[in-house]
Amino acid sequence: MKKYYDSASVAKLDAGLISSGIPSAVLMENAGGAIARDVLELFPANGLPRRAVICVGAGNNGGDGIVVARRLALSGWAVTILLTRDREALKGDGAVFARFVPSSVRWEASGRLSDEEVLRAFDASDVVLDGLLGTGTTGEPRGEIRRLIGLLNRSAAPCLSIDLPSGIESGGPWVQAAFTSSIAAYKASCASGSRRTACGRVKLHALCFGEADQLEEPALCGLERSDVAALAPRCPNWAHKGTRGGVLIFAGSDRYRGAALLSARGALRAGAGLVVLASSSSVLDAAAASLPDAILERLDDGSDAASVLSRWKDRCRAMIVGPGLGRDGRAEEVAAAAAGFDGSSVWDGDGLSFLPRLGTSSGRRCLTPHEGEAARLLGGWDFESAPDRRAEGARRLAGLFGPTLLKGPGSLVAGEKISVIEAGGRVLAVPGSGDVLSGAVGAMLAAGLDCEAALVVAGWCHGRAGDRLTERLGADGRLAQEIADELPQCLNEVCS
Ligand SMILES: NC(=O)C1=CN([C@@H]2O[C@H](COP(=O)(O)OP(=O)(O)OC[C@H]3O[C@@H](n4cnc5c(N)ncnc54)[C@H](O)[C@@H]3O)[C@@H](O)[C@H]2O)[C@@H](O)CC1
Ligand SMILES: Nc1ncnc2c1ncn2[C@@H]1O[C@H](COP(=O)(O)OP(=O)(O)O)[C@@H](O)[C@H]1O
Ligand SMILES: [K+]
Repeated sequence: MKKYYDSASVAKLDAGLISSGIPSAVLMENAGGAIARDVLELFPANGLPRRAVICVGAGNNGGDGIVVARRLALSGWAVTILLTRDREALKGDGAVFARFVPSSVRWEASGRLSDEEVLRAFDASDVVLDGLLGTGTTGEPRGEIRRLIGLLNRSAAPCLSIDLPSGIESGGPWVQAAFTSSIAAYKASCASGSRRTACGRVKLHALCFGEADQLEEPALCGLERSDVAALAPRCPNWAHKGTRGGVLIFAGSDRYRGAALLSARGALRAGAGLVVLASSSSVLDAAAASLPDAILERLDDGSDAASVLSRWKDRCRAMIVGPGLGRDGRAEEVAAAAAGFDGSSVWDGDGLSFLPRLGTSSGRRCLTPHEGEAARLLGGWDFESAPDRRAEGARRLAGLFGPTLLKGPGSLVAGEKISVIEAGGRVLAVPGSGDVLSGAVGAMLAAGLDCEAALVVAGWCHGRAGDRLTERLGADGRLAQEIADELPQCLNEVCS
């Protein structure tokens, strides 16, 4: 379990360490030393001259930057410290460490430089360090700090953020970093959504010695392979298809044919023992050739849904409602009939739009919205305005409709607990990827998992499928069906 903490807890930890007798300058030297080692490792000199600009704000985050400046300069780097205030205005430990910076380091006040001059300095660097704002951020970035965040994001030079990308603790703007060297704890603001991708590659460093033990409850927990393995279904060797469990899928329409096929493929690849796909004739025509493993049921009319349901409800433990279903009268009738199913169900895509009208479910129900769908279900929701908005939105949806997997980078699963799916990346951002996920959730429900566990296991395997594809074939241009076809290996990693 990877633990994410909010800034207040980390600031409290810092304060606790200092009051127990560890001088704050020691903490800053440790933090700056670890970050400097990251820079030296990421950008080995190999006999080349190396250059860094270090942006330094008014707080201790900037103080860490001053320590890094000294260490890089002593390692032969050409370093410029770009201050958002005059050097005389430096306070605290940062002011102390400023006295020990070698004379080779150039000091500049950013306010005296034009945008073009700052950009030129950034672009001439191997790396720009972001020591503008840390855990002491209050409100949206202001003044020089706001300007430098904008310029950092325009520069072609890679950015390494000290502790966290500046501005990320606020409603923005925030730095888009290539690397983040996180101090003492992973920050909850970096766990999920667009803020997660703004951190780039994150490395965690202890401040002194095992201080993380002194942190209180994490704000969020990240699911790693062993956490998922503890929940994953085990399929005995004597299993028959009935043991694996059946999935009934209401999906697809004349306009959206692929969604139903991808959902069914996801369910089959995630180990369902029986897949019944109920869809419009045009989808079934395509399915007959490409999905020989599924049973096909005609769903041209909304009234077909009730008869399909009564035919298959005893053999299907789980149901998927929504991928590509449309939102017309036919889809509404299907959703109304599906609401009477007393097994487990996952609602996705178009199916989600009917949930507010359906009332409480007779069975166990979960949902897999992306932010757009989630915002509609919540009657409008801004996911960006504060770091905890995604978690709060996911919790609310879980309270209103059932356990929820809120999609996006660092997908969140909210049920009894709230957790972050650590696996996955932009390779998953392809059409039909969510349909595959719905199929995998259906298969996990069919295998007998409860809703929250099914979302966790399917969500992790879907993300892991993306990671495996990225490692082997790259992160762009993959197809949703490839994600589905990678699922068996991912399940193997957690089920064996
Ligand atoms: N002893 C400690 O507390 C340690 C802190 N460390 C570093 O110090 C950071 C926290 O330091 P601070 O508490 O000084 O906080 P910051 O470094 O985030 O700076 C806060 C200061 O920035 C200004 N500011 C805040 N919000 C702003 C906004 N929206 N726009 C413009 N200016 C703003 C204010 O002057 C405020 O005093 C951590 O993130 C970490 O990098 C590390 O050096 C380890 C030890
Ligand atoms: N940048 C990203 N990083 C990680 N995962 C992503 C990213 N973009 C999308 N995803 C994942 O890809 C899937 C997309 O689902 P969705 O938006 O429903 O697509 P579709 O409707 O085409 O099936 C989700 O599982 C989501 O979490
Ligand atoms: K920072």
